[in-house]
Amino acid sequence: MAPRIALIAHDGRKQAMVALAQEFATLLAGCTLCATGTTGQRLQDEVGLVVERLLSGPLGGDLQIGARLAVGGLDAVIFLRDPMTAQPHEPDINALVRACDVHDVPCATNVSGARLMLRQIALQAGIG
Ligand SMILES: O=C(CO)COP(=O)(O)O
Repeated sequence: MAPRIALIAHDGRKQAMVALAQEFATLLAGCTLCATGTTGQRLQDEVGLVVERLLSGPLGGDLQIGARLAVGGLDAVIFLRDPMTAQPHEPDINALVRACDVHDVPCATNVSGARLMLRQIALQAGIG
């Protein structure tokens, strides 16, 4: 089965997410991807990836991803949070990160961690 990865970025980190996805485009094209709404739109438009777009984060997208991983539907989460900006849906963000910890799903919250995770996924999956 292709690795199932969720991609999420706050507005201040979306450019970094696009750059990361471009760097790992070959690997990501071989994965099953989902994303919060606006992040997914940018990944489709600017990187050309096929992404299942869920709701935007403030409208419940983080909770959808948390629910999915809680039932074993995801192998990894990349969540580029903006540490400098308060978010209206902070409880949802905390719930998603907590769900990753509860279910022991790897979650990278910055670019360096995401690179390490994606390199390992590429090795294990033999792609990228
Ligand atoms: O707010 C987000 C994550 O908490 C991201 O949502 P969008 O990708 O829709 O901007």
